[in-house]
Amino acid sequence: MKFLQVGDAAIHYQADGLSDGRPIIALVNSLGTDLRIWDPVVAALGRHYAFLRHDKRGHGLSETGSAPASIETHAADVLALMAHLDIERVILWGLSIGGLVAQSIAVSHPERVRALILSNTAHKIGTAEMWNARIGAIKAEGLSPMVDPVMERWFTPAFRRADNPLYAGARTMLARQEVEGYCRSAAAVRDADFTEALRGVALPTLCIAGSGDGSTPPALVRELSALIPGSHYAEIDACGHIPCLEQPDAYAACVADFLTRLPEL
Ligand SMILES: O=C(O)CC1=CCC(=O)O1
Repeated sequence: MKFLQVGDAAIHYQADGLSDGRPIIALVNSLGTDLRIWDPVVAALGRHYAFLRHDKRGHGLSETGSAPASIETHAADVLALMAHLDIERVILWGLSIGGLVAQSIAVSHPERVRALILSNTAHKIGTAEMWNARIGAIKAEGLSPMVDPVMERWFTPAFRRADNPLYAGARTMLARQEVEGYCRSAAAVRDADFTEALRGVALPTLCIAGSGDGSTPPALVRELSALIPGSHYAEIDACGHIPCLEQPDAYAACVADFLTRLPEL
């Protein structure tokens, strides 16, 4: 286990293959998940790329810290990990809130990004009313009542089978998520809006949607893609909000196809 102290939070991270000279992909997680969700993607792409992943503060084994954490706070955590590991530039691949974190870095530190992969995310996710209602309900009743509704957005019915142990594991991961860390990240999503800032992004960018994503549906990801000059759009079939668990092979192949076409990598 590896940790980096960033301010008053110890951030849990995992680095695979960094010393082998391969292009480095930094992965940034979604709300209520930890870095293990990327295991299938790292297994699929690990021969060609090195990986840096971490648990967002308030998730997994990372401490929550004492202060509220904005998208920019999470972005600073990624940059702190890169500095600590002496990594100049990464292929930045963010899922959902992780995609907002990736957008923040792409806008404020484009020189640190070789390419951008924005997965199951948007320039703005949901409304303030929706997030405030979710945060209020979780603070009052805990996460349990919202676990199954969230599962319906994360995964298609075919994946949500009672005999699917991976589904059971993903459900347990969310049910065990710490409330304060979840609510702070939910507030960060509520407060983020990259609609205008994205128009100036000049990085090679791939936007990915899941055909059955109930949180950031394909139409919204298409809107995101339309904001970023020259960006590509791809859709994963039979897939909800968390493709790295539901369709890891198709997801990894989609990203590999995009990356291998980039002359500068
Ligand atoms: O959990 C959800 O409802 C989906 C989601 C929105 C932002 C994020 O990271 O996950």
